[in-house]
Order: sequence, then C-alpha cells, then structure tokens
Amino acid sequence: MKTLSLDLPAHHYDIHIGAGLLAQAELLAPHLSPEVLVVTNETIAPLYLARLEAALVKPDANRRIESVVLPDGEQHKHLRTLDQVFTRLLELNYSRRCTLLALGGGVIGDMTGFAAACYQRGVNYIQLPTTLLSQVDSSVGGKTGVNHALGKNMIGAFKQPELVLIDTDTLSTLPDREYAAGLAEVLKYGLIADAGFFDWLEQHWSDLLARRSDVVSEAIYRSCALKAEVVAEDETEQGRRAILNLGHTFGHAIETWTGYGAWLHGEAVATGLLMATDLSQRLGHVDVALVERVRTLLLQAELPVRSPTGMARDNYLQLMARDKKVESGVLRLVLLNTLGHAIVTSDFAVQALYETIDHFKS
Ligand SMILES: NC(=O)c1ccc[n+]([C@@H]2O[C@H](COP(=O)([O-])OP(=O)(O)OC[C@H]3O[C@@H](n4cnc5c(N)ncnc54)[C@H](O)[C@@H]3O)[C@@H](O)[C@H]2O)c1
Ligand SMILES: O=C(O)C(=O)C[C@@H](O)[C@H](O)[C@H](O)COP(=O)(O)O
Ligand SMILES: [Zn+2]
Repeated sequence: MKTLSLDLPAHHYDIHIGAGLLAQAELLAPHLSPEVLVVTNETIAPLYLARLEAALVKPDANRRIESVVLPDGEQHKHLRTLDQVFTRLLELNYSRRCTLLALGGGVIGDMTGFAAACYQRGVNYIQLPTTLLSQVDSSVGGKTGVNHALGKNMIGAFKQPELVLIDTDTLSTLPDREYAAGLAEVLKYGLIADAGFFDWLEQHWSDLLARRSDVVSEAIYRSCALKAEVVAEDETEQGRRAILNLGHTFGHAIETWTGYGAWLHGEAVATGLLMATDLSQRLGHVDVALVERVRTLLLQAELPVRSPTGMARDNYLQLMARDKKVESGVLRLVLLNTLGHAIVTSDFAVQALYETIDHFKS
C-alpha cells in the first residue's frame, strides 16, 4: 500500500492506494461513526457491497451499516436521484454524526459527496472509488455535485472527504471502455503539470492498455499526487486549480449536448484534451508534434478524437458560454503553454477557437 496526504488549511486526509484495501477494516474504522450509509449503484452493489460490509462490521458489530442502491449512469447524476439518498437517511433517522461511504465511480462519488455536504448541513463521507477515472481524479479534491439539463456539474459544493481508499483490485471488473475513459484524465495530468509523467505515459502506454498492475498502480499514484498538489494550493478554484479543467470546456459541452451518458465523461475529456492542445498549437504555444503525440495515445486507447456527429460550432459556443470559468461574460480557457504547463486565459484569438471547433467536426 502507498499513501499520499492532502493537506488543506482546515482539513487533512489520506489517500491510500493498494490491492485489497476494501477488506482492510483497520483503515476505515478510525473514520466511521456508529451510523454508516453506503451509497452505491445497481452495478457495483452485487460486485463489492458484501465485501465492504464484511469489513465494516469487523471492528464494531453494533455499528449500524445500511446501504442505498441508486440507478446506474451519468443520466441519473441529478437532483432527483439525490433525493433517494436523503429519504433513506431520514427513514433511518440518521443523525448529523453519520458517515456516508461512496462505493463506486465518479457519479456515485460526486453525488455522495454532495449529499454529505447537504444532509443536516454537512456530515462526513469517505471515497471508495472503483473506476480508474474515480481513482485518479474524482475521489480526490472535494468537488461534488450533480448535472442540470442546461449544464454539467452546475449544482454542487466543495466538500472534502475524510479518507480516500483506492482498492486497485476493483479494476478487475471494470469494462475496457470505462478503463480507457479513465486514461484520458491520467493523460491530462502529464499535459498540465508534469512533462516527465507524460513521457513516462508514452513509454508505458501499452502496459497501461494491457492493465499491467504495477504500471496501473504507479499511474494512479502519480495522478493522485499531482491532483493533491494542485488542490492543496487552491482548494476552491480561485486560480491554479482550474488547470485541472484542461479539455473540459469542450468536453462538458459535448456531454451536455449529447444528453449525458452517450459519451462517457472521460471520452468527452479525451476529445476536449486534443481540441485544447490543437488550439494551443494554433495560438503558437506548442508545436504540431505534441498534438500528434496526444492524438496517437488517444487512438491507441480507442478514445474518440472527433466531435459527436452533428455537433456544430454554435452548439459548442452556446454551451461554452455557460462554462464555470466564464467571468463577467468572458470565456476563459485552459490552454497549454508548453508540455507540462497549463494556463487559464481569456487572451486568445476567437478565430483560432472557431478553427479548432470546425477542425474537429464530424
Ligand atoms: N469531482 C471531480 O473532481 C470529478 C473529476 C472527474 C470526473 N468527475 C465526474 O465523474 C463522473 C465519471 O466517473 P466515472 O468515469 O467513474 O463514471 P461512473 O461513475 O458512471 O462509472 C462508470 C461505469 O462503471 C461502473 N463501475 C464502476 N466501478 C466498477 C467496477 N469496479 N467494475 C465494474 N463496473 C464498474 C459504473 O456502475 C458505471 O456504469 C462524471 O460525472 C464526471 O463529471 C468528477
Ligand atoms: O478537480 C477539479 O478541479 C477538476 O476540474 C477535475 C475534473 O476532471 C472534473 O471533471 C471536475 O468535475 C470538473 O469540474 P467542473 O468544476 O468543471 O464542473
Ligand atoms: Zn474530468
């Protein structure tokens, strides 16, 4: 097991990464209250809920351990689904001292975190991420929330977990398409913050695609370390944290336009990363060779490298106008200055943005 810590001004938590951690009761026990609610979904419950519950009862047989099983899918990441969690908590008569456990991917993690931020104005929660994407990204950093038909992650809160427990064994049941989607966010870290990591990813890409466990664990560890470093510096995205949004202005527009779920988040981010790199190249920040390096890795992972069929420039522009990085009506984009260094800027030629969007039309 390897451990990272995320140190924030008013909070501190550990991120444990290793095989079989869901069964390690001693890691969870110090963070549990007498009232525990596991939030999971109908796909993950039959795979991992019993294993987790067995670990939870070990240290304290009197602890109340209940669960709520939500419908699966990005299209269910909205306020109505969240109501199921609140109803369950109230039916159980759980108090402010309860602990929520998010057992699942980013959708479960984001919803559980937001439920924890809201229930009785705030209770503790723990992230138990089971997808590659959630292990390298969404379980760390405390961004929680749900989608709205008019925009991605538009209703939410910053709420940090008490613990992130990454059991790499859970990846054994993850479908290839979901695994590849997680690789897009891994690639993001190299692009925005660590050129050496990007080079390492290129060298180990075939091992990653083959899911060689030591290489996958290393990629998870390095991704979490990079994310923790950025979040520690800027917990609530007043500045630098926005670099974690590379490719997301395009990607979120794709997810919203396609109605949430047709494209996985990581797939939309994959195309968005390439579009952001392409735009950075058109603006003269990076060379065309980098665009091709990114495209090659995405293609090898069978990730999409073009816009959804029929998505036009106006569709992008309308949705991007509602991006959370817009300030005083002005769109700010995350762009690459060079490999391993991202900037957040409104200083770009809009014609170059149009060219990028048009170039990716399919
Ligand atoms: N909060 C953040 O910082 C942050 C960061 C990145 C992404 N996100 C959000 O995360 C979401 C995407 O997360 P995701 O890619 O994990 O998608 P997801 O949560 O929808 O999970 C993907 C699919 O895999 C299934 N699954 C999960 N674990 C499994 C396992 N071990 N074996 C088999 N099947 C499994 C799920 O049931 C689901 O069908 C998006 O909503 C995105 O906006 C949030
Ligand atoms: O943690 C962050 O900050 C991120 O931006 C990570 C992203 O990968 C993630 O998709 C996040 O949910 C996007 O946040 P949003 O504020 O753009 O909705
Ligand atoms: Zn993301």
